[in-house]
Amino acid sequence: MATECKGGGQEEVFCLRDVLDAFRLCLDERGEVLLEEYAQGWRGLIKFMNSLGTMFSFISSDAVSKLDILEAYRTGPHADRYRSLQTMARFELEAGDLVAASRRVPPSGCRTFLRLHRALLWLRLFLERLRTSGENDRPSTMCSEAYDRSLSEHHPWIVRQASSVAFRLLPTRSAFFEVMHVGAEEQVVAMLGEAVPAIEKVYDVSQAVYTEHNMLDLP
Ligand SMILES: CCCCCCCC/C=C\CCCCCCCC(=O)N[C@@H](COP(=O)(O)O)[C@H](O)/C=C/CCCCCCCCCCCCC
Repeated sequence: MATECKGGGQEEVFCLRDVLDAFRLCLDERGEVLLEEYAQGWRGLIKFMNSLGTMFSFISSDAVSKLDILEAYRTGPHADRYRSLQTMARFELEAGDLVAASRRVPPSGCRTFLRLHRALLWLRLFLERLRTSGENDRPSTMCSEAYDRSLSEHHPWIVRQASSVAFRLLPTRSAFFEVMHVGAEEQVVAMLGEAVPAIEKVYDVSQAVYTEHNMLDLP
């Protein structure tokens, strides 16, 4: 499917195809979750959120700060151990008390990735709902329902309140589809049909790593 990823003025705009490619590429042939591609997927999504307006900046700045932490590890002195989620988990677990390392500044990579991983569940639920939505369904409702089933249990009251205000500011479904720059509605739905399983795979593999190493509750 051909997808135009340039705006009218040929400026770089959000492109769901790029996000999809990044999440596909982030699982290598051995089932490892590659951190560089994973971060690229998130940065693409953040570009989309920024295009919705400044009222979402408290969300994107939190996501960016987490991506920057992971990037610093990925390009730092132990770069070879921060190639994938699996190598990072092995390295940080070998290094000692991961709970203590998660409370330090900057926090551990595993703790940082976990916050994005939880947000990936929200994204997976939201995109699946968006894919099957009808003309009169509202992104604000879909977004908020996905949030209630995923991230909300990990957030304090104040963040839940701020998020619910932000969700109410989301545009209508048709405006939302337009900002996605994928094309006609059928193309959006088709691309979501590819994106959701790709994101699900990454989520499931990551969840298995966190479960195996008992890291789902890192502080
Ligand atoms: C086809 C594209 C459509 C979908 C586009 C979605 C774009 C989403 C882009 C980015 C999502 C942001 C991811 C947010 C990560 C949040 C991580 C987190 O949980 N952080 C909290 C905990 O961190 P620590 O304190 O433990 O370090 C932190 O407290 C959170 C602060 C900010 C609020 C996070 C609210 C998350 C709501 C996610 C929904 C985004 C709605 C965007 C709608 C398009």
